[in-house]
Amino acid sequence: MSDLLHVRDLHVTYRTDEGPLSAVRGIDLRVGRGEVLGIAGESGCGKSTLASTVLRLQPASADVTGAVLFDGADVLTMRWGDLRAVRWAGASIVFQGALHSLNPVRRVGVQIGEPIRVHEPEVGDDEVDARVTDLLEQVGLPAARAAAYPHQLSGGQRQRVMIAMALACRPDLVVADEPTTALDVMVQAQVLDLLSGLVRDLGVGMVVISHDLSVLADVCDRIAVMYAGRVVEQGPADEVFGRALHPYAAALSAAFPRVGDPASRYAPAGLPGDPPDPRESVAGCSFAPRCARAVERCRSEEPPLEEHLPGRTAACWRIGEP
Ligand SMILES: Nc1ncnc2c1ncn2[C@@H]1O[C@H](COP(=O)(O)OP(=O)(O)OP(=O)(O)O)[C@@H](O)[C@H]1O
Repeated sequence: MSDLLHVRDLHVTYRTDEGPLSAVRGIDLRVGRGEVLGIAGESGCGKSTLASTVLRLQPASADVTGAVLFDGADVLTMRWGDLRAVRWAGASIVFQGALHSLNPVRRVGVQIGEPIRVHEPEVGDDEVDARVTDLLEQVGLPAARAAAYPHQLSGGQRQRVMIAMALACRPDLVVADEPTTALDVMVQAQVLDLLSGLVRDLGVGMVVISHDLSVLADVCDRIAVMYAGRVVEQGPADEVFGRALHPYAAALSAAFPRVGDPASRYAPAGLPGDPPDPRESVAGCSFAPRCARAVERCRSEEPPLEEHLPGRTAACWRIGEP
């Protein structure tokens, strides 16, 4: 059986006034039905670029090569009519900042029903209402909340409404880009638990993107850690989080948010320096300048992403070396 989503050797380069900016540099990923894949990495490593390109929502200034196979069909080259069908019935996306994208003057029930009205015009009003009630129930909100306006809901409840909207057209794949960043840690965990539970129950696939590996570790089956536009480690969530192979993934594992210091969530603890400028090409491993374990080879040759343990890949020359 083919994967639900198969991203193959994806490269995304933005054309900018200061020259080409390489945001995604050769990514391979697979997501099956009922599977939750987490994508972690610091701000600027290319997570959002990857998420938007998967649904071909990247800006016109982006040059893309590679393939994004959705049920075997390439999203990047398919006709617009097919793409439209994939975007709603096939895949849906919960964007970063989605909390603010609800219309403040419309009742949330109407907003949840909107994708159904637009994309399934044959569905009658009563059935739309019934589906909205079911969706609210699935995301743990009482049916009566359909009549509420967004400002009458808490942040966590609004995020549940966004999830209900994302599920409204019964997608096969949900892409959630930092779906919970604006919420406090407890509510984040609840919302992500809900999302991943629904994914498993409904047998759909999900890609969740976050800079916070600890948030992902609880809800994902597998995690891919990105650094400077590449995946540097991928494997089962608990193993990547607890026993990372790649030094960057290990630093990200050790980082956890310090209460009252939002900046601490973006910078892995104890990791000096910054990621490389994506406009400049780096010889060797792009993490080498920040890596305590780097040796001469790391600065001259880029390590490939290779399997080091069953089901676990990492891109580092030093794995297994003393
Ligand atoms: N439209 C654009 N035009 C030019 N450069 C862009 C554009 N969008 C993103 N970039 C650049 O591409 C790189 C990757 O950005 P991206 O937003 O994908 O990273 P990210 O990991 O999602 O970061 P964050 O967590 O801050 O959203 C960054 O250097 C960013 O400045």
